[in-house]
Amino acid sequence: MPCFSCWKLDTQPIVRPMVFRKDTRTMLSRKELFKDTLKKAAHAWKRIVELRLTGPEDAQHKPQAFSTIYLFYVGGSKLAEAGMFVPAIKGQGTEEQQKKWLPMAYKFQIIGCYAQTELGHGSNVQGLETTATFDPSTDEFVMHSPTLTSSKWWPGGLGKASTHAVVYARLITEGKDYGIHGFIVQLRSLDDHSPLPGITLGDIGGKFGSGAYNSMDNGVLRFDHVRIPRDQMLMRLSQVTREGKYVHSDVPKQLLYGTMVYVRQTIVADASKALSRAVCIAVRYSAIRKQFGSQAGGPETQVLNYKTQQSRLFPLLASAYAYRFVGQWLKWLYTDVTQKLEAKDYSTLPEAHACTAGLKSVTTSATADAIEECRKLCGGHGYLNSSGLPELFAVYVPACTYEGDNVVLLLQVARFLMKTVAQVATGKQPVGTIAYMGNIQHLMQCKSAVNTAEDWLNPAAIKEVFEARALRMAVNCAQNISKVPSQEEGFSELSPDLLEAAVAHVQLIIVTKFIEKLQEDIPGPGVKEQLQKLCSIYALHLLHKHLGDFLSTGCVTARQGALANEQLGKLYAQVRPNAVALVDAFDYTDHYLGSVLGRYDGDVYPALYEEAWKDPLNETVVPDGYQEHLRPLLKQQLKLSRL
Ligand SMILES: Cc1cc2nc3c(=O)[nH]c(=O)nc-3n(C[C@H](O)[C@H](O)[C@H](O)COP(=O)(O)OP(=O)(O)OC[C@H]3O[C@@H](n4cnc5c(N)ncnc54)[C@H](O)[C@@H]3O)c2cc1C
Repeated sequence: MPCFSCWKLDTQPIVRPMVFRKDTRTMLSRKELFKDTLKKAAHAWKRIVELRLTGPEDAQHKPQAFSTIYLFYVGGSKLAEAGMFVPAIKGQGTEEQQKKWLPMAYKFQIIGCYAQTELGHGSNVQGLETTATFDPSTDEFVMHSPTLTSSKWWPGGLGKASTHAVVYARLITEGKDYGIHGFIVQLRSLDDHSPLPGITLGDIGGKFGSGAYNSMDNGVLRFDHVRIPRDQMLMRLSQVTREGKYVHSDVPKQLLYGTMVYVRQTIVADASKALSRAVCIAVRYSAIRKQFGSQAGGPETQVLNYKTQQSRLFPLLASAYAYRFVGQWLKWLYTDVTQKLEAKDYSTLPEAHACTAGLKSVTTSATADAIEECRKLCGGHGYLNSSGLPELFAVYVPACTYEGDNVVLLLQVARFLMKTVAQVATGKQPVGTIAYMGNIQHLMQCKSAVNTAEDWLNPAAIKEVFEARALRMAVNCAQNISKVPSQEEGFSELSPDLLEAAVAHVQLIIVTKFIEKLQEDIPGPGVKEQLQKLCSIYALHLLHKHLGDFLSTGCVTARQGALANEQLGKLYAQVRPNAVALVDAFDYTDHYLGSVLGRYDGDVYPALYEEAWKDPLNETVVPDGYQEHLRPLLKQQLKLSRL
């Protein structure tokens, strides 16, 4: 039974404990915020144990209930990057290592972080400098940070909370450098949490925004010849023997792809959550906010009725749904990849890698931009912390950088596309999300048959132009690279164009998965119809935004581009009556949204007014500093120095 003395009624009929309150988070100092996050996480875990929700574990993480409760109640607050510590051990640890370490991590007996990035190197993992040198005389690795730039820098949870880390370091044995490998290293005492001898640890300092990622102790770590047992090297893919011999195991290194697909799938799903949250706030508030248009003293116009507001907001609403469906499909892809790995079929892995890298990049970049757009769509009030949007933006935006910088990832996609174009030229049939490239004869010369604005509602017409645009951009790049004597030089010279080709390919994947989703049964009267409109909006707004690509590759004429825009306008008008219902369908509680503007009951102004008084600046009527600074100024008692 819950302890009712500490539970309080929400504006909606649910009970939640006061410990999970988050309305003051942006006003807390860094120290208070961090402590508050520890409190929330510990309480969430306590309740999970009390309510016996500890199973089943999902594929890679803590028990599923923890992820869910954490997301809904702890929300933007973060505690440690357990999300990567566990998958790293699952993916790279032997069965024995998994048996030893994972139960402790699942039960929070240890807290782990993922320590890869260094002060001097992030994207270029091969450039990492931390060393792990094997000492056969003691059967240990010696972990060392030889330079300032080799300091581990950024790992989430490292600064203050973690007791352990998976540390990536150059493995050196028998005098030879075998490159980057993972090691489980205990960082702090399990008795008093102090750093172990030879280990320097700290937080790297405040980050962008109030609240947000500042609840996370991203940290710095240095080793001074720290010894760890040999069996703490993650040894699934390669081992160091007792004598110090480096040996590859017979486990193929492609197994790592499974973990990577899993992690990226969660990032895409998170993009949909963050975007739908921002859109929910902006749509609800736009239905409440009124400006101008009053006739004869009547009510002003809801800003949601302005065509400009719709043309900025509804594509974001459509994107939130699009990312949800592509995220669901990625879940399926993960299962498919796992089954193929078990059957030792590695043929589709490069495609799965490119596809997940591209989707991570495109969905996170678009979501970060969209949250900021939602802030602007809420006018001045959107800039207040109480709107929930500044913190959402600040906490979300690093998703464009962590787990692979978005540009670096798109360049990997582009490399894969160039390889595929070359293979298609030799007659090889591509599979999965690049299967369309096999239709090269048709796609290189087809012209859209669209003749009226309504023709753009046909999914086949949409798919054809998106496929033709993506393929032609990739082929153009490949042709231009081939004109440069060195392929590498050509790739580097053309990298801005390659990025655009990669984006076109990824947008095609999202559009296709949305269209495919709508070929399934969708329960609920009229729901499918609404989703079809959103699917058309998603595709046509991309066509409108990237019209230059479609025109320059010759798959769409200027007239057809104008027809697409005309159809978009009609779709916006059709979506308008259901816009609020379409965001209510996300089913977010007020507590989860954390926004006075996005309140379910629409009672925005009293909430805004009340929220302002909670600011610490309003604790006194006359501000601190009045006597020392403001009064002398007002009384003209300042000692002016002679000019
Ligand atoms: C909030 C947050 C949490 C993090 N958590 C962790 C964690 O838990 N563990 C961990 O190990 N790390 C973590 N990181 C670090 C993160 O993984 C790295 O910041 C990320 O990999 C990018 O690397 P970088 O910082 O070296 O960027 P850089 O690679 O230095 O990027 C700088 C610029 O150079 C560009 N660039 C780089 N390479 C190329 C190229 N080949 N071609 C063209 N352009 C290029 C990039 O696009 C970018 O614009 C975190 C970072 C943040 C912000």
